[in-house]
Amino acid sequence: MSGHGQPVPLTARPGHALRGTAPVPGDKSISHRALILGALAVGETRIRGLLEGQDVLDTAAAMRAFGAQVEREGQEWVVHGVGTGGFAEPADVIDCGNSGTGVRLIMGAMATTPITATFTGDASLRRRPMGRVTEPLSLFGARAYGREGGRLPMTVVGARDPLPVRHALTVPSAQVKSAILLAGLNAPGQTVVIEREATRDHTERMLKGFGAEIHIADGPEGREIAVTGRPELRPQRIEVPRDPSSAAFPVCAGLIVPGSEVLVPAIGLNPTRAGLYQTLVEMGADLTFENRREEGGEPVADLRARFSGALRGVEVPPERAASMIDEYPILSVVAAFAEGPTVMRGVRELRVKESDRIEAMAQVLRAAGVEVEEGPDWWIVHGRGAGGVRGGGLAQTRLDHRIAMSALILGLASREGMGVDDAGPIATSFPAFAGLMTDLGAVLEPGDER
Ligand SMILES: O=C(O)C1=C[C@@H](OP(=O)(O)O)[C@@H](O)[C@H](O)C1
Ligand SMILES: C=C(OP(=O)(O)O)C(=O)O
Repeated sequence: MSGHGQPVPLTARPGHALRGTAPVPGDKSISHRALILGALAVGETRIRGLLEGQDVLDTAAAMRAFGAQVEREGQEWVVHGVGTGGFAEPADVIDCGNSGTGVRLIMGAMATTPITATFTGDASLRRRPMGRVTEPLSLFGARAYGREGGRLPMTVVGARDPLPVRHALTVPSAQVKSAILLAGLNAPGQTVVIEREATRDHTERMLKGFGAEIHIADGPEGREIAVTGRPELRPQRIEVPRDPSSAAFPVCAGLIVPGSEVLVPAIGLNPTRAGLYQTLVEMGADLTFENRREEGGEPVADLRARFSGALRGVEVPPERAASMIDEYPILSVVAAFAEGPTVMRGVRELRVKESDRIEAMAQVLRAAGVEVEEGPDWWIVHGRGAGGVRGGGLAQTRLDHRIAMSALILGLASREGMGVDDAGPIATSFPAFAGLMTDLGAVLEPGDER
């Protein structure tokens, strides 16, 4: 929903060790895809562990608007799909709230069906670029009419006689890749997407599960993903693993709050998502991966994070960026508590997320007494070592859940704490965040007066 209520100020108080188990919610990326592919299958898809964050609830509402039935039945979500090409024309504007994934994947899913839909979102989503999806979707024959710079609100007119497409991504984006693959489902013949850098592959994995013909091979320009159009997707039972991007917050808090030991069970560790954890190990984190196993086709482990008083700054390889793109804000917080600089390059994409995440975190870190340098696609955090971060200040969360959670974790580990002007956006991806952190022993108080 684009309506954003009253701001919810919240303050993190320092000086309390975090101990216990933190069961984080279901994976946001997989949850969106389960609803969308469920809506495109014929028959009943059942989903367990769906993230009930606002981003995903907005996608559920959108799938209803396109004609699918989506309901919660006890612990499961049940989707009655309409089949590829079976989307009905929505009677009203589709409001994707704060969710880039929601709007971009849904645009792809409807772009090769002869219907028209108008999309909007909150003030953050209305600032984000949509040309990156509507340009490749125009190759199928779809047309898009939006505001200056390819911004929402935007009307997409689906192609009447779609053509299959072969397209090399110009940005490393799983959202763009997925939009093209979903559009390809209703184009005759083979649609091919080529990616130079591997981005999260949940769409490919789930398409296979639903019975689509999908081939992945390394070609001269990169990874080639080919999907054959007009399959009859078979409904599935889906278990959504817990979200590694949400797990990052209690794990990183455990590493930097003195005296902590936090267990975060059953976290999805798909290699296209696990870059943060590799980076933390390189920084010298006391992080262990227990009970490694497979659940629902995804690698999973229990993560144990213990306070690590001697973290070292590192240079994060740019080719790792896609596998941890949403984790740079919280990594920058850990970097502040490490010795020496942490260098992050090849991260231009951070500037077009829910906020400009380099600028947003630079402001938070500087307010807390941490030196940050930045350029168009890089930034460097000069770590102050354990106990070296003053904290203080009031973070502007800019409608960005990850900035809000990162600033609060910084506050818990700092000397003076940290307030955020609005913790409301956290509900887009991790509604239970404050409760779960409080259960570990964190002190989070309403209000921002310090
Ligand atoms: O496909 C997805 O589910 C996502 C892809 C990433 O965005 P980009 O594709 O824009 O990199 C990521 O930032 C987002 O949180 C989820
Ligand atoms: C970038 C994110 O989400 P989205 O693009 O779906 O809004 C995120 O969750 O960090």
